[in-house]
Amino acid sequence: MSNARELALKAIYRINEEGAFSNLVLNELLNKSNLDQRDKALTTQLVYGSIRYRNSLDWVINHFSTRKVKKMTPWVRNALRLGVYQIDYLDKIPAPVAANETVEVAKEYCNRGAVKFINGNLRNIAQNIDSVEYPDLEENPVQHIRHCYSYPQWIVQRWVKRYGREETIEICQNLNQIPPTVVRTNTLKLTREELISNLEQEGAEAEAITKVGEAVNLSNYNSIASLKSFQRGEFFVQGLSSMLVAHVLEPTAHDLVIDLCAAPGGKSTHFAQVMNNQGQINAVDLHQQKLDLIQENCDRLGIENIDTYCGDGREITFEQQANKILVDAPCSGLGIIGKKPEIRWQKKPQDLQQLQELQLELLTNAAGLLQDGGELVYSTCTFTPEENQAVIEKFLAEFPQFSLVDLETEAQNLELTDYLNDGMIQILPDNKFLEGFFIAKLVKIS
Ligand SMILES: C[S@@+](CC[C@H](N)C(=O)[O-])C[C@H]1O[C@@H](n2cnc3c(N)ncnc32)[C@H](O)[C@@H]1O
Repeated sequence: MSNARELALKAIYRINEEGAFSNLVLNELLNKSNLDQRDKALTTQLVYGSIRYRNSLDWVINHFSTRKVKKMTPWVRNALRLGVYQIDYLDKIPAPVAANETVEVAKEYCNRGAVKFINGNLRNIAQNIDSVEYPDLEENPVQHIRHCYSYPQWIVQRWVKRYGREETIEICQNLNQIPPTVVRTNTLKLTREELISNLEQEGAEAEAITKVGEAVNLSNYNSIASLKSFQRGEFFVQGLSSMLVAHVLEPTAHDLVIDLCAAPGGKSTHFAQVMNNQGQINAVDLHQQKLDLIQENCDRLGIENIDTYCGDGREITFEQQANKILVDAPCSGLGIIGKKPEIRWQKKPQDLQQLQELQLELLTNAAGLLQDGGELVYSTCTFTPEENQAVIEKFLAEFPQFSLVDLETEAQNLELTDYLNDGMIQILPDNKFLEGFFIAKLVKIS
């Protein structure tokens, strides 16, 4: 039977070596395991921590090891990362215990020579970790930030150029925090105060987040799915920045809305709430299994005004034009690295150009699906200018019948004026609830 460290090692291996997604791998492995809640929590912490701090862990390993991380076999380097993460970041686990337990797990996956190598290195690191030196911030800010805060070089270079040293460090630190669980009250069923009271009765802690009227910070729970209030469809797990989109599109009970990249339905189901389960929402996504998730969410939340369509948002057509459209485009996701730490290792600079092309193609199709006078909201969970402001600029240059709506009033109402630039909202990840996010609104002139 697998223990927490063995499951963690398997997950880290799949994420680092096979490009798997942390949340999916963890769900799969934990659901199949017999671990109790405490060990499940430890596995989760080991996986997210080892992925989040991979660069810093490799820096430490390379300092002590005669063979560099890149030259090690995959099981060896990932076992070392798992061990060093515990030694360096988890005060509650004594370093010799971390080393011993990791070596025991490595025996399942590595030959005797490799186990000896891991053992020797972990013991050396456990004793001498304080001697590790990092590149100097003044002399080499990019290398310093990259290794101390654990990000790839290309991302740090871009951020330092755009935001400067201090702000880059702040962004890196904010995205390294364990993100809070933010949930959206299902206002079709109850008020936020009622939800908070129900969650507290179940033993969880719940606190209203003032910026958005339906947002709740949820903590001290075992698993979301086991909460009765979740099963009754009283809330939906959704990041705070993502909730802002419905407050910018402001759909009403009379609207026909198209959500062109809809799964798993966070924003579509939010629209349905704001529309009081009336009007019509056409929710499109490329993948049928993801559309099934939207349907599941609708069933749980009691939502009846969403129809799902499997298709390519770049070419799908509808008989009737909509008066409101959302393009919540696939993007690099750098704004949600806090929740999905592997994004920083999986995305490459060359992805940005391809993503921009896809984003523009989605907007181009949306332009034809919208009525004259209708409104189009474009959003992403990233803060690269190529995927945000540049997409809007290029779109407006090609479609003169559209103009940008200044989001000043919305930014004021949502206390986001610091993030308003040229009428568009570009949120940088903060140290509380906000993830990196971009929102722009366009109107089709009749
Ligand atoms: C950022 S996510 C959408 C999140 C969703 N709006 C929500 O709030 O839950 C982007 C989605 O776009 C979908 N997608 C990617 N390419 C697409 C395309 N060409 N047409 C339609 N959907 C696409 C992905 O499957 C993914 O579910």
